This record gives sequence, C-alpha cells and structure tokens, in this order.
Amino acid sequence: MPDGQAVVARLRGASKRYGGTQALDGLDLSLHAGQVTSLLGANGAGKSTAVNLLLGLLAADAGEVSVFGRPPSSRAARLGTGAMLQSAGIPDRLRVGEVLALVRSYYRDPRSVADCVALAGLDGLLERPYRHLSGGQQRRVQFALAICGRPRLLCLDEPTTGLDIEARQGIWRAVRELVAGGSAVLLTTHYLEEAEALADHVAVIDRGRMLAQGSVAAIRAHVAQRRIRCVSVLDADAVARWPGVRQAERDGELLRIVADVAEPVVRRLLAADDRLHDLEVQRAGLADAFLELTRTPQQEAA
Ligand SMILES: Nc1ncnc2c1ncn2[C@@H]1O[C@H](COP(=O)(O)OP(=O)(O)OP(=O)(O)O)[C@@H](O)[C@H]1O
Repeated sequence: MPDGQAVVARLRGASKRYGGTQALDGLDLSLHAGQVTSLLGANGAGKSTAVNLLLGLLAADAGEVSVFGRPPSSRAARLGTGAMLQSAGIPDRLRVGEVLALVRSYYRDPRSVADCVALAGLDGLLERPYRHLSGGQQRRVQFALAICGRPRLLCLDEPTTGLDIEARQGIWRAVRELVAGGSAVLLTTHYLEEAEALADHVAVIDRGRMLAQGSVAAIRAHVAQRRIRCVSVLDADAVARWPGVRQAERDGELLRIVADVAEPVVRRLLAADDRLHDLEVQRAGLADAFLELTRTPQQEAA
C-alpha cells in the first residue's frame, strides 16, 4: 500500500448487490492525496459500482464508505469531489461556456475559465452548443466540469474512451498536474497503457473482490516472464519444448516466444540459428500481469 500520504477516501469491506448479482463483495480500497489509483477489472468486475459508492450515488449494503472522513453524500464530500462518469447527463441545449459557468457557480473558489479551457483542451469550443460537439469534444467538456471545482478527490470512470491520442494525452497531462497539486485521483480504465502511464497505485478487482494491489512494478512482478521476438527459421513447436519456454509460435518470418527467463533461451536460439536477426526481448507489461491475475481469480492479493 502507498504510505506517507493522507487517505482522502476509503471503501472498507464495501458490498453491493443488485438483485442476484453481487457487484462488490467486501472491497477495501484507500485513495491517497497526491496519487492516482487505477482500478482495473474486466467488464462487470464492479469498478463503476465502487465509483458510484464513493460519489454517494449508491449506498453500500454493508461496509463503510468515507470521503474526507465523512459520508460521501455529505455536503463537504460532494463539494470536494469531481467526477467524470460514463454517462454525463448534461443539458444539451446549452453552449459549452454556459454549462461551464453553471457548474463553476456551485463552488466557492472555482478554477478560472481560462484554466479549465487550457487543462481540458476546450480552445474554440465555449460558444458551441454542447449537442453539436463530437463525442471526444464532449468528453473534454465533461473533464472540464469534473475539475472546475478544484476537487481534492477526482473520480474518472473510463475518461479517455473514444478520445484521439492528442486528447488522451491532454487529459493525462491535466491529471498529472492535479495530482502534483495534491488531489487524489481514482481512474478506471480498460487501457492498461493508461494505467501504466498514470497510476501510482493499481488495484485489480474481479467479481467485486480485490485480486491484487500495489505499484505498477509490483503488479507487473506477478508475471516474471519475458517476451522474445526474432526472425528465425527455427521450428516453433521444437522451441516450445525447450526448458524454460512457456510458449513459442510462428508469425510469418517472426518467431514469438514467452520464456520464464530470457538469457538461456536467447543463448540457445543464437547457437541454433546463426542467421537469426532482429532479436528483441521485452519484460511483461501490466497487460500481461492483468491477464494472468484475472485468469487465476483465487490468487492472493499482493
Ligand atoms: N443497476 C444495475 N442493476 C443490475 N445489475 C447491475 C446494475 N449495475 C451494475 N450491475 C451489475 O453489477 C456488476 C458490476 O457492474 P459495474 O458496472 O460496477 O462493473 P464495471 O467493472 O464498471 O464494468 P465495465 O468495465 O463493463 O464498465 C455487473 O455484473 C453488472 O451487470
């Protein structure tokens, strides 16, 4: 667990059931000031439910939920929390500048319009009716609304889905800036490279339970494997039987290998094929670790 930073929000043993579906099952999660926590999990794992509990939009059936030490539905928690959810509910007859003015008016010390425009990339959009914006532009407006109250807790539920690379990187820059200013950010995403780029802390959940949590490096360490790639004429099935090789397959002229430890396999490859070239070795990424963890749901938390 990250330490040294104040806990801003917490789920403790939180459970939530919808009819026959146990969406959250005793989940513990702490969000710390100045850190991005990325909540990862397959579709239906319970991520949005956790976010909705923190926002006070749903009540837990059991366990405790607190934001700044208070119930999420309290005024202090609501005014100190910004959120970007999967559905926005913005009155779409308004212009972007009008929506922003409306939401800014809720807060005592809102961020300036110029800051919101710069952080969310809204240049040239303030006069446009919200309903005429592209999906990606609407997401940027939603981000501006989430941050305009200078939230100490920012919940972003799949914020960059459908955004182009530039817009996505704009949101990443803004998140880094907010975190550097001390906000706690909860980010749910299916883009694992996004979690890899932003998260100080990663929590992987499955069927409403915590599977593993820790730094990106700690989660990656669940999978020690290396990926080896080279152009070689060696027979993939034969290589797959070498000691320490988990998997080998041919992809055109490429041989792709997954190995427990790279060096002995690389030595043997070079010895077996003196015309082998374009050799690359990569460590497992967060995506490999995520797949491994969610394939073996009984695995203990880190
Ligand atoms: N209002 C609801 N009524 C009934 N079941 C629901 C409701 N909301 C969520 N669920 C169920 O609860 C489980 C968790 O849903 P949740 O939306 O929290 O998952 P998620 O991890 O956010 O998924 P995704 O990645 O698809 O957004 C799912 O099985 C979902 O079908």
